[in-house]
Amino acid sequence: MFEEPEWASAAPVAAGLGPVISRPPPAAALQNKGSKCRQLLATLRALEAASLSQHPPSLPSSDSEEDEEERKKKCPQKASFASASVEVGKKGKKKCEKQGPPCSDSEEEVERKKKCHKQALVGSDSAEKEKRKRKCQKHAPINSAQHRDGVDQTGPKAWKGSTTNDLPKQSPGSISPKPPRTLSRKQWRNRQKNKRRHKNKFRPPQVPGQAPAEAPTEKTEVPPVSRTDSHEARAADLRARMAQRLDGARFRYLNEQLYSGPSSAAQRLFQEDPEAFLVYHRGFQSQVKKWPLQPVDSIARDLRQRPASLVVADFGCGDCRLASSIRNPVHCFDLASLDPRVTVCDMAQVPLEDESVDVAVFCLSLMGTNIRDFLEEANRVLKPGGLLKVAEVSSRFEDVRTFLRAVTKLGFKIVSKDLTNSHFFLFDFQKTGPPQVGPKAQLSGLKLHPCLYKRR
Ligand SMILES: C[S@@+](CC[C@H](N)C(=O)[O-])C[C@H]1O[C@@H](n2cnc3c(N)ncnc32)[C@H](O)[C@@H]1O
Repeated sequence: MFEEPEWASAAPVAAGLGPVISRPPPAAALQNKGSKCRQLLATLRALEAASLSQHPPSLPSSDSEEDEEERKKKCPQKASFASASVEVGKKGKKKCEKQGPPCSDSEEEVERKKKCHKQALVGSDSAEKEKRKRKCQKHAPINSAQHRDGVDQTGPKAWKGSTTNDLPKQSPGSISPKPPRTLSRKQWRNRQKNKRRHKNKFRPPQVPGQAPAEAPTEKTEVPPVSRTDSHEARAADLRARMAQRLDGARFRYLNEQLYSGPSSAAQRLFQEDPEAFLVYHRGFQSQVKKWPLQPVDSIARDLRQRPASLVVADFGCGDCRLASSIRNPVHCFDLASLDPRVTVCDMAQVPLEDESVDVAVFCLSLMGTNIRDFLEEANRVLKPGGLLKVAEVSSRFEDVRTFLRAVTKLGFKIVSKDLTNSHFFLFDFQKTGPPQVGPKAQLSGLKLHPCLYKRR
């Protein structure tokens, strides 16, 4: 008997065909056998068509049906599940056809056809399932197990192969837990893009302004003129730096000579090498300009608050900065001349009359080992009650009090002292009279440390 109600309810909705209409078995069924058979065949064809429409999209390099056929021949088990399902449907149909003529009049035949139809339905069902599975795979992240399987899905070849022959080899009898993954054209392109991005991510970072490592020609195409220029500039820079270093060394040497010997030796030094005086003063200026306050400026400020009529004698005047800073008449003395106002001499013997000046200044100039000679000469030229101003580098003093006591013995009294500055001390003395000690008396307090500049 027909099992049409069940059949009808199980009948799939074939694409574009609509549900297969079932009819109750009429009494003259046998008469309608021919038409029934045709109907059955039509349904089967519709199912077939539906299954075929679910076939995976053809691959870029395997568009032809011949290829597909060849692949199937080579590896029939590895064909996609959808096509396998179609095959099942086809085989079922063929089996049906083999088992009996399509329009056989017997009930057995009808039963057989029904069975065949069911088989075909099973085939198309599995195709539907496969389609859903594939959709899920598309959205799910790539399974790492797939990589471990060694399925190379990175190139167009692999992409092609992944649906056909290049599936991971399985041991005989083993069943693959998952169907082979098929990459669409878009998926494959995305994967390539990601690979390129990953590669670039691990490239060494580019230094801004530097030519990329892949383009060494850009580096070599530097115009020769600019290269020469830069070479010359570098050479000039090097020469300047070397000259600067040499000057520094010479300054330190001269400075040491001035502190470590008598003034007569220093005088000889500069007479023999006038350029050495320039070197010394360049070095001195570069050092003293780093100080927060230059002592000569401090002395000048003080003198500006006194009558401009006071005659000043600047012992060891250097570049005459003091004379330039005050309105007073200034006698400038030094071992060499940097300015026309300078009288070149050893300050132990200045060409001035006794008691001829109001103010005697020693600004950082108590150099040499004969400081006593300088102070006695100042006492000589100073008027009675005249002002002696001394500024010296603070580090030169072992003991300020012994220094002050020694100066006092040379005919002065201390008026003021300023030890507040970080770099130098300032003292003001007033002439009290001629020196109180004989020339052979020892004044150890006048021994000051040399002021030596460190190499920087
Ligand atoms: C460190 S500089 C100071 C220059 C200036 N007083 C200033 O503060 O800018 C010392 C100066 O004293 C001079 N000098 C040192 N011993 C001298 C001496 N025996 N006779 C004359 N000048 C001397 C040096 O030649 C040098 O110019």
